[in-house]
Amino acid sequence: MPAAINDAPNSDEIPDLDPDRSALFLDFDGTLVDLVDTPDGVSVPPDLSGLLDRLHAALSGRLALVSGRPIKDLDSFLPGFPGPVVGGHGAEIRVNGSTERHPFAGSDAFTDIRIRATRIAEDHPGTLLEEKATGFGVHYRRNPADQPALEQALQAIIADHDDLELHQAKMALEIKPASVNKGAATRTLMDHFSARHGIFMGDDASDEAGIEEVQSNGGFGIKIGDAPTVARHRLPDPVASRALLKRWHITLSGAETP
Ligand SMILES: O=P(O)(O)OC[C@H]1O[C@H](O[C@H]2O[C@H](CO)[C@@H](O)[C@H](O)[C@H]2O)[C@H](O)[C@@H](O)[C@@H]1O
Repeated sequence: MPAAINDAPNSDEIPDLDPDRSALFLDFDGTLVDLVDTPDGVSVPPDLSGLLDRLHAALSGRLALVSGRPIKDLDSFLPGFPGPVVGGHGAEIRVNGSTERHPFAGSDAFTDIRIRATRIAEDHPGTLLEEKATGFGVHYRRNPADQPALEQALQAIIADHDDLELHQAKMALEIKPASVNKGAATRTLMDHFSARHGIFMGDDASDEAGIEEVQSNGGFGIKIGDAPTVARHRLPDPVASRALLKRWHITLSGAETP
């Protein structure tokens, strides 16, 4: 778990990318865009898609999104993103237009959990059930006092399923396949890219596995926000993340503006 907290105050201390060997892995919520009250309420800056497209080209394609969201959400927020996309914390991976999905998607267990999680959410006013392709999120940002009761009820419904786990996200409890995580997904994509220098940017506990993966192979992680982390670098918020992406694009491309 967390080895050290890095207090790097701004992006000037973060190294530039290497155009020939860096591979960049980006979380979405809390890293590229601000957290808001509901999953559907996210606001995507109008210049973000274009910036990611240009960075993708400047890195010869070695840029991926690695999110807890389903891939279809990422497609709607960042339409046309050209690189690989990981959804469901690693339970879905799309590379070159071909998607692999954990078998929990569409299974009898998935249907069972949906029915029981729906009842639990209905029993706790102010909570919101988010159905994803490979899991569920129960959001309690509008009713944080119910977290302990929700956790107990959700633990009970996954207890019958060996390959499921309950993940504590930001103001949400998520049911996901236990065998997937962002570290394994990042390793898969590092192999796909034939890259040896990975950079992972993320804000949440599930991003730590991706950060550990790149740092164990000579790269570095950047934690967004002030939570404990193993990352070597830190930025305060998504505004600073996007500023760093712009700086990287300028240095990679030689352009004067991003
Ligand atoms: O891995 P990420 O891309 O960071 O996705 C993590 C989860 O993000 C979303 O939930 C979070 O953001 C919501 C919108 O700002 C916020 O309302 C919620 O409290 C946060 O937990 C998303 O809804 C989940 O599916 C993702 O797993």
